[in-house]
Amino acid sequence: MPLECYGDASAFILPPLPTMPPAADITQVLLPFGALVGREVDLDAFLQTLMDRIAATMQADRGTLWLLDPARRELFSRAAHLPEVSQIRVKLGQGVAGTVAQEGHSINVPDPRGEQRFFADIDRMTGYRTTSLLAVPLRDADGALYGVLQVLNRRGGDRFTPEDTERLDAIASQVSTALQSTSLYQELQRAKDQPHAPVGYFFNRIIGESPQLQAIYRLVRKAAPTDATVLLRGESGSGKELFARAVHVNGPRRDKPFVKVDCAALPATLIENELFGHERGAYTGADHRMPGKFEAADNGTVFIDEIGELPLPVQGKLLRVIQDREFERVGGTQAIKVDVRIVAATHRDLARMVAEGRFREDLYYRIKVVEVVLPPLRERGAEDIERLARHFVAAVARRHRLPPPRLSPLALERLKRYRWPGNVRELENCIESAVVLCEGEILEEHLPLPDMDRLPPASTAPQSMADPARATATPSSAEAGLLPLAEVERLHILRVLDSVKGNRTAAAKVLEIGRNTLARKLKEYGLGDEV
Ligand SMILES: Nc1ncnc2c1ncn2[C@@H]1O[C@H](COP(=O)(O)OP(=O)(O)OP(=O)(O)O)[C@@H](O)[C@H]1O
Repeated sequence: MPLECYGDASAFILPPLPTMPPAADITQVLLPFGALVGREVDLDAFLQTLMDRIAATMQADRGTLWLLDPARRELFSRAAHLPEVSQIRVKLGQGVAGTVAQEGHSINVPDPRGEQRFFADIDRMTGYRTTSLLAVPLRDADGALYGVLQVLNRRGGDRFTPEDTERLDAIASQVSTALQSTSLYQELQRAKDQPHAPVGYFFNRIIGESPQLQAIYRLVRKAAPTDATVLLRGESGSGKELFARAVHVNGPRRDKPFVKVDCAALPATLIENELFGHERGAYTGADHRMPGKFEAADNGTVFIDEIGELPLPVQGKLLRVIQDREFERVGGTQAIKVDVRIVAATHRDLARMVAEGRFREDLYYRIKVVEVVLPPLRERGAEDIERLARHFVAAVARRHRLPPPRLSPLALERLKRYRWPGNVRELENCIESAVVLCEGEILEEHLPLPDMDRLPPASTAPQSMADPARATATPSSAEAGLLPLAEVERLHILRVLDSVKGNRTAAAKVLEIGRNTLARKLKEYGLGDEV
């Protein structure tokens, strides 16, 4: 089970509170979140909204949700107003949040100057100046501490009051209730039983629940803690690099470098140089010694992307690194020892390249100790496409500081039907373009995709598991533009709804049918509540 859970993030984006409500109302404000997480929402978007609302309610400039990583006895920031860095980690007992986690009680710091528990390094790292700080513990139903909720800089230069502490405590208990129904909390609980697996890493930001991805999560979980060489295969844009990073950060080398070499991006003559470095005078222009990526990655991981493009002589040199953990720089004679894990990726059929004599057989077997085949997006089923699309809508809107738009049912349908030759990368770019161009709602017209009528009908199951009769009969007729009558009616209704921005009364008028008839038809299409 990946760390994330998903759904319609836009459904719970609520405006910040204009004024601070009395304490009793705060629980009311946060209560709906419990129901929302239960409905499987995009966890990242959910947590960010939660922090926005907590900061607004507390009249604070920023907020941080810290979670406890028991394996490393650290807190890590899981959601925060922290544009400067992606994550912060502090040791238990370090800084105000670390002290709250260690001692288990709230701390109110009216002025960080001269406050010993204040960890000024974070301000130095981010460039942000903390003027006041309030942090309270997060406890689960059994009273066990599993995180810290913190707010910074009360608006207007004020200090946080004892009433604010009570208020944040009340909020923390609501947040705990909500979080305990998420997969994030389950992940934290599992981490307690697996003291060597730090939380906050496993498949974080990898979206997908289809059976194919579940199988990959299981494989990666097994392979990551070892030093086994992993070969990731899959079409371009299917997530090979993302999983290569997951292998690295979930293994014992996570604090050491992850160094990528893209063999497709380099001329063949330079690949050897890039991987192994060169000695001074190795060739004309080599006026000083340059270490290669293997040296840079010592104790960490080298990710060799597009390994199929590796020239044959360099394949031999790579084989020696895998077997003997040593190599010579270009133009050098001295053997250099390294300790690296190798993760490789390719979109090519390496077995075929071996048969054709273009890839060394011995290297092939050495690199595919664990082989992970990433399915193309079109084979992951409509549900994964929807999850990814909603995730990217929320993420892209956040990145561009835009309110997250809604995806119209017709737009969603079109996304689900398209075959995505460029896989997840293409979907991400398509959504980014639509988010930037739309106003409030992503309609079919905003998606830079071919005409809907040229796309086969959507299926909800992954294609390999879909009804084979349907899978073979419909695409060819759809490709010829021949659709069943019911399908034409359905598409037409969705298109009219799109054109009137989902207003059912207006759509019924255009269609010259009653509003109830329209409602009944939408229900038949399984779109009862969505439009
Ligand atoms: N399951 C996923 N969840 C979320 N984002 C994903 C997922 N798979 C891929 N992406 C995103 O799609 C983009 C392409 O992924 P990535 O670079 O890992 O693909 P790749 O297979 O290595 O591509 P290439 O072969 O072209 O180098 C990235 O922005 C990545 O973050």
